[in-house]
Order: sequence, then structure tokens, then C-alpha cells
Amino acid sequence: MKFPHDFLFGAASASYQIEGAWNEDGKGLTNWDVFSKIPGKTYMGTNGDVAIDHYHRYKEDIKLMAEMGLESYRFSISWARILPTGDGEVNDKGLEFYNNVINECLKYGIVPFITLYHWDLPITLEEDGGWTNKRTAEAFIKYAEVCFRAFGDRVKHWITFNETVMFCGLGYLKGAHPPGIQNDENKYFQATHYVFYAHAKAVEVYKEMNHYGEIGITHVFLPAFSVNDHRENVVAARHANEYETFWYYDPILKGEYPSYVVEQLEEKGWTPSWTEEELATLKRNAGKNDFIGLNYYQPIRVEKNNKAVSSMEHSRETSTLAPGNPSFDGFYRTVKMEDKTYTKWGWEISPQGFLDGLHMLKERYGDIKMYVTENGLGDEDPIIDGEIVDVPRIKYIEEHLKVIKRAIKEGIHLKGYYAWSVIDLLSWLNGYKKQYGFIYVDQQNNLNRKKKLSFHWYKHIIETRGEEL
Ligand SMILES: C[C@@]1(C(=O)O)OC[C@H]2O[C@@H](O)[C@H](O)[C@@H](O)[C@H]2O1
Repeated sequence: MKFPHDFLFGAASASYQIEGAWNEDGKGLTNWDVFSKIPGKTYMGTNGDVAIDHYHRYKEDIKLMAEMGLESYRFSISWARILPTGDGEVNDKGLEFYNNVINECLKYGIVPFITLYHWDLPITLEEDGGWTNKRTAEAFIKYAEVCFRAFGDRVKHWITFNETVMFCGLGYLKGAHPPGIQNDENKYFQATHYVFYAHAKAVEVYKEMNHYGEIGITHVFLPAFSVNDHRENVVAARHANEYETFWYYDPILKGEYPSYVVEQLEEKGWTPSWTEEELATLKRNAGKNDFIGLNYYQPIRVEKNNKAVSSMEHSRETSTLAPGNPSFDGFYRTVKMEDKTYTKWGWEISPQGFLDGLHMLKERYGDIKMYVTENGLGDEDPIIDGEIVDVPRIKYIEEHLKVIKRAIKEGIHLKGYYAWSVIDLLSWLNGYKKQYGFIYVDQQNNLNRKKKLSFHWYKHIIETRGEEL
């Protein structure tokens, strides 16, 4: 059986991780331009000043995507290219660049799927409190409207935010992302709320424009499962799902926060300073979401944490989602299990965990349309006789596509798959060591591009619409 005719086979990237040209053509400074240059913050001091120079080589890259037969390309817009000071004047050169990228995609019949925010925030807003300041939410709504007006005639698929839990969690709890704050639960929850508020307002603005496209948000999908059937561990898994999944999906799809978490925030004094108008905005717009994007890499296996946890000291290493760490509130800890398989970065490889998680989402949220907006294997790809033989990545994606096909058969409303990543790119915390792409970029040789084995495999899967999977 083939994948449905309207299922999109895609691949993804993000502006800071591929573009470079960090200070060209009127682009403003971002939080990552500054944070990545603080000694010790990134792996081997890597940063996105050049990245893989996609800003100058986008035509070559999109031509390669077309050769792969890619049906859709998910990429993000750098806010600071459009509004260099975050909420001031529009930069026409920024509009020009993304118009060129969109038009290049359409030239090959590749459907552009745009993420408005993939972590690179104009520094003026970061320095004014970032997502803990409502000004940033208001600025995002202005930025989104500028993009809808400039590109909305050709772009019909919009994601507002990528992985809120990552830029808020790593920004205010673990300190591994800007603004580099550790253990500030009040700021963390406040920031997530203003992001959800900004999302709801952007949905409202988009729908009022009658562009007849679709809009949603992308979250990390990290379904939690108990390590065994002991009651305290089952409770721990429920706690993890409430904080890591329902806190993110409920305000979007239900228009209200999960009561389990709200009650505990009140007890702990972590309740965001939200207003009735903001809460009403979430409620009013929940039903207008067209889809939810899932970035699935792994499930988590959890058990109750019974060790006292003082204020935790975090590092880049404890921030890469490998198992073995306690949750921010100390309630549970993730566990590496003997009978599971893991990537070199300690992420469990579990297509079954994805399928089980999808059914959990359907049970809670009904028949909402979903896209897999990221899935892929971070690896150090073997090079044999000059060829990049990334067989592990082929096997990883193959197994997840098989499960996606099965999920569709089981009634899960999945409409597309975007491999992370279309091309090797800069990882925020792993530099260029952790590769994800179908296309290799030679960091030692003029950033030359080269098709990997997986490029040819994915081309075949797309051509045959995955019939053999
Ligand atoms: C932490 C990490 C990684 O480097 O492995 O997870 C997978 C992937 O998720 C994406 O949303 C990030 O933009 C991209 O950089 C990657 O980030």
C-alpha cells in the first residue's frame, strides 16, 4: 500500500542553523548571534556566522532538493531579517531573500512550509526580557502579519513556533540556550504562556486575512512511559506527560491549561501573571488551529525520583535530552533501559513509542490534523571510499515511516513527514558533529555539498510513495 496521494514527503531546516550571513543585507542581531559567542556556550565555539552559507547558496540547495524529488520544504524565517529591531521598521532586503527562496521552491513544485520562529530572537527583544515580556508577544504578532502579507499569496502552510519547550526550557531552566538562565520556574512558565498567547493572536490574525491556507504550531513530542507497572512510576509518567505534553498542547487545542499543572503551579507560586483577556484569547482561537506539528525523536522512560534534588547545576551535556536526569521539579527521572536501543547521543530509537504516543494524542485531542515536522537520526556518518554511507539514518527513517503508515491505517490524521534535516547543518549544542542531513556539507572543503546514500534512498521512497514500506 502506498502513502495517501495527499501525504507530503518533506524535509526541514532552520534559519540560524543554515543561513550564515549573520550581519548582511540589513539583518539585525539575534540572541543566538550574541549567545553563541560567549565562551563555553556552544560545542567547540561553533556559531551561525557562516553556518552552511545557505543565504548565498540557496539556489544550489533547493535544486538538490528538487533532484531528491522533495515534495515540501520546511524552513524558518529569521525574524531579524524582516524586522531588524524586532518591532520597528521592515527590512526590504529581508523580504527579498525569503521571496527568492519561496519562488525557487515553487519553480520546482516544492511546497514551502514556513516556521516563523525557530529560536533566533532579535536581540533588542531578548535584552528587554525576551518571552517573559509581553512586548515580545506583541512584536511577534506584528512580525507574523508582515510575513503573512508578504508571502501569504504563495505560502499556504504556516508554523508559528518550533519547540517552545526547548527555547523556554533551555532558556530559563537549564541555561543552555539564551538568555542562559538556570532554574527560574516563574520565568519559564511565564515565557511559555506569552508564546501560547502570541500563537493564538497570530492564528486569529491569519484567519481574518482569508488566505485559505493552514496554520498551526510545532512541539517536541516526547511521550512518557513508566519503566514498569509500579504505581509510583505510573504516576511519574502521568506527571511527565502533563508537564511535557499537555501543558503545550492543551492551551493550543483546548484553549485552556491542564488543571493538573495549574493546581501545582498555584501551590508552588509559579503561576504566570496571565490576564483574563489573554486566557480568553487562547480559548477563542483554539478551534481555529488547522494542525499540530510533532517533532518526534524519542519517548522517555520515567520512574519516580526519590532522591532529594537541590537547585540543579546544568551543563550543555545535561541539556541534550539524554536519559538519566531528574525533571526540573525533581518529581521524576528519565531512565536508560537495558532492552532499548539508543543513538550515539543517548536518544532511544522507538518507532513503537511514537505509535503509542500518537494514540495518546488522538484520545486527548480527537481528530486534529498532524504533521511530523521533524524526525531523523543525529549521527556521525561513516565515509567509505569518499561516499557518505549513512545506512543507520536510512534504517531509522524507514522504521518511523512504516509506523506512520500503520498509524494512518489505524485512523491517525497524519498528513506529512518532514525529515530533520534536509542538509547537514549547525546543531545548537553539537556544532557540526551531529549530522542529520540527506546532503553532506564538507566543512573542511568550501562547504561543498554531496548527496549521501540516504538522499538516493529517500528519492526512491518519494517516487514510489513508500509502497514497499
Ligand atoms: C537538539 C537537537 C539536536 O541537535 O539533536 O534535536 C534535534 C533537532 O531539533 C530541532 O528542532 C533543532 O532545531 C535542531 O537543531 C536539532 O536539535
